[in-house]
Amino acid sequence: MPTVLLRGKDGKACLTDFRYVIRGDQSLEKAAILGKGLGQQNKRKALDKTDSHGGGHDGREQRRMVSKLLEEFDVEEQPSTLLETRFPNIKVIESGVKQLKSEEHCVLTEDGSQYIYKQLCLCAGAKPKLVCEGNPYVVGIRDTDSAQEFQKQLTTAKRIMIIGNGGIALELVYEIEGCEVIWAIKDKAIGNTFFDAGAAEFLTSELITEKLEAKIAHKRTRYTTEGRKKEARTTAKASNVGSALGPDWHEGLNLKGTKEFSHKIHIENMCEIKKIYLQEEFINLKKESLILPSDNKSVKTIDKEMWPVYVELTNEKIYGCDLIVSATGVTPNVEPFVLGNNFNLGQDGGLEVDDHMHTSLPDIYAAGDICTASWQPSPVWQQMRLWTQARQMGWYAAKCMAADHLGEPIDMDFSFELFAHVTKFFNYKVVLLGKYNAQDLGSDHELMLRCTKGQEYVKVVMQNGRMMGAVLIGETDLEETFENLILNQMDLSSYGEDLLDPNIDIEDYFD
Ligand SMILES: Cc1cc2nc3c(=O)[nH]c(=O)nc-3n(C[C@H](O)[C@H](O)[C@H](O)COP(=O)(O)OP(=O)(O)OC[C@H]3O[C@@H](n4cnc5c(N)ncnc54)[C@H](O)[C@@H]3O)c2cc1C
Ligand SMILES: NC(=O)C1=CN([C@@H]2O[C@H](COP(=O)(O)OP(=O)(O)OC[C@H]3O[C@@H](n4cnc5c(N)ncnc54)[C@H](OP(=O)(O)O)[C@@H]3O)[C@@H](O)[C@H]2O)C=CC1
Repeated sequence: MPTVLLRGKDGKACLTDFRYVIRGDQSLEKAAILGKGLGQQNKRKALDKTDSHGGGHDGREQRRMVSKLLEEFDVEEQPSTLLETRFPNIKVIESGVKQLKSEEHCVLTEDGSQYIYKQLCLCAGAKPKLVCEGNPYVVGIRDTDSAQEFQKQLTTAKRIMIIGNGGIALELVYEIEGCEVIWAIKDKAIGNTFFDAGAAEFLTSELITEKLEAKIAHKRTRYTTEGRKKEARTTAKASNVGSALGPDWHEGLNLKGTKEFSHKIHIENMCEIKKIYLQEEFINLKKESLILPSDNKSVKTIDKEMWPVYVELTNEKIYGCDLIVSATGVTPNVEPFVLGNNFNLGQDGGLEVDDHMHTSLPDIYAAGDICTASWQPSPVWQQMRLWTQARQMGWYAAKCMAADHLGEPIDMDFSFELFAHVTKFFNYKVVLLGKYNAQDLGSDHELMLRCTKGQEYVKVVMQNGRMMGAVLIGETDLEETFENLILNQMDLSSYGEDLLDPNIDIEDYFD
């Protein structure tokens, strides 16, 4: 069993408390990049870890270093014509790809054109993996269109159900106002893709404290999504998906239901969707005195109000609601490319790429959400389908394509040495480093925690005296030091609990 050490900020032990641009290398004029995710987002604030080379940046970005590897910056969407003007070797074709003929080195687009490539990089992202796909009451959020459709439906909703326990769900429960939210999760605690139960508890208290009420005052700069909406419509007909949204996607969307209250969230944990009934089906069901055909058990309905749709959960509760949001992860968008092409696919359905971002087919590379990293990773890196990694992969894939074209060797990019992600949940800065949830470490690890309710939550994951990962919630100022400690794998055994002692200036300690 892992050892857990808990401390408050006062030192006492306690229990409570990311655009890529392929720069002007003429040797790449025949390299095609399919998909225009990262480079085409509207102005939005991105919280991201970047490489030290700063590729693809221009003067329009305003950067703020969070640590040596983590930085925060604004990205401004520009029309593709501007891109072509600034980088004359780039030609943007605004048409979806409907077929890839890898043996002929050829792609066919929806407008009936075909293009011969020397090298190809597939960056078509992913699409939401929906529960009960096809049900008109189940929505997923991926791009501007789907986010705006959701906003529209929310304006007439009194109660919605959110399924899933990852990034989208976490952001939605915090952002939605004036609408009752039933949040159904498979796990015991919220945010399983990002947190452990301790961090979840730290954040859950925010769901019920006055901090939520005051959050509007803390909201970051708003931006509009009009430009992005247009872009999504004109470029992505092949798959009917636009670029995935990124940090602050909900800014500029009025996520408000019909009710006057701010937040009303009810969490149903340890359950999944068993069945969805349309109103008529449900009425018929009621006539059969609440005996469900599936298991012949009586089930409890939660209220007497009539709803357009009813969800039966595996814990036998049935909730009526106006809408079901399936925030249940993504599946790589490989369809138009795999048909007739013998790609190796990863377990998650992505295009397998090696340590040169090369797929299993000649001259085809892939980057971002569409791919599955299939190299032997660093002990403190794992793939997650994040903006951060999509950008790093895009940058590195371009370098690999150029190196391969020139017959030059290339080392693995530094960004893949350490997993690092910075984001915001419940208005707290959240930094995730390395094996932040002790992923793949087995039971032979130790956790050290420092938590001060409402202020900070610090967790480090130790193995054999070395720091393997960390979760930093709040303004901890520990990210840079911990980044270094994880990267250099220094033996920290002799420091013991002092590592999290708030009375010790750890930055000075390891200088
Ligand atoms: C709501 C939401 C919030 C998010 N928030 C964050 C966050 O805060 N931080 C973070 O790090 N990550 C976040 N992510 C994840 C992040 O957005 C993705 O990991 C990232 O955008 C993936 O980049 P990509 O370039 O691989 O794919 P995408 O951004 O999805 O771009 C793929 C592009 O390919 C195009 N395309 C698809 N099929 C075809 C085709 N057949 N022909 C031509 N073009 C095609 C699409 O139109 C799209 O433009 C969020 C995702 C969502 C949905
Ligand atoms: N701030 C950020 O960094 C944000 C990042 N994102 C990224 O955008 C992408 C899409 O986000 P999201 O959809 O939230 O995906 P995530 O992968 O973050 O989370 C999906 C969640 O749904 C659960 N799930 C999967 N299938 C089912 C099911 N059938 N029933 C109930 N629960 C299920 C998963 O559980 P399990 O893990 O057990 O399978 C997991 O909790 C992700 O790549 C995410 O990382 C999105 C928003 C914000």
